[in-house]
Amino acid sequence: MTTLLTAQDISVSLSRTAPPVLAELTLEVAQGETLAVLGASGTGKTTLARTLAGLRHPDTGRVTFRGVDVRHLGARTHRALRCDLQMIFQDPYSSLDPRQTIGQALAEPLLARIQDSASRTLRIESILHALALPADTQARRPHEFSGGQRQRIAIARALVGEPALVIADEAVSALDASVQARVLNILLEQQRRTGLALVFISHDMAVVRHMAHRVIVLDKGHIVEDGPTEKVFTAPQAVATRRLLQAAA
Ligand SMILES: Nc1ncnc2c1ncn2[C@@H]1O[C@H](COP(=O)(O)OP(=O)(O)OP(=O)(O)O)[C@@H](O)[C@H]1O
Repeated sequence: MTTLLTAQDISVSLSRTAPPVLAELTLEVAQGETLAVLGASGTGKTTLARTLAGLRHPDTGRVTFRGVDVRHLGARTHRALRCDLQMIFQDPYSSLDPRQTIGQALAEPLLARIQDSASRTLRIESILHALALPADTQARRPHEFSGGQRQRIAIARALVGEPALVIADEAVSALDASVQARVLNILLEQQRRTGLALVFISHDMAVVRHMAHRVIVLDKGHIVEDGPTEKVFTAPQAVATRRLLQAAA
């Protein structure tokens, strides 16, 4: 399977006195794969997600997406590549520009791949419909929506361009059960159709078990468990994994 994302020996410290949040951590994500990241609160899952997406630079080590250092994805020459790596945050405020209409925000990831504006609008309509958002969503701005609707808009923005990789950090946790199921089905459908890869961070063990092919568990800056989902759930090796499973039981 083609490797899409590689993190090699990445370390991240957030304070000079505390031990590093991530300590020389190495991982790979392949095309079509869902990798879940588990760990108790404060073990660095969000820090890892941001570092993988190129939003935080590691103190040591390197993250590459399709062989390109993620620090360089902001460059004009890598625009198409940038669109292929999307992140969905826990807090949708940070990913939506209050000045843009939703139509403008959702057109952005499509500009490099769909030239015709009518075709872009059709694609945007289709993802908004799939996420059960109102028909007039495109003309409106983020502040006109509820928190849950904004989260769905952020999800639509991440998925509209059919990216190769989505890093989802508690992306569906705040949504009610039926909307959550709808979003998870869209992710699975896109994975089947386009080979979408996912880095999936969630506290919800049932959702992780349903979605992930492989699970890693973080503890004290290290990956203490790494294996196929069913194996991790039925025969966990690390103490940290057993604790998480017990807490969820
Ligand atoms: N800006 C910051 N400055 C200093 N320390 C920070 C900062 N942001 C986070 N931390 C600390 O870094 C550690 C990792 O935080 P992170 O948010 O990555 O963990 P997490 O596993 O995502 O947690 P949660 O499951 O609670 O969301 C925590 O101990 C946190 O207190």
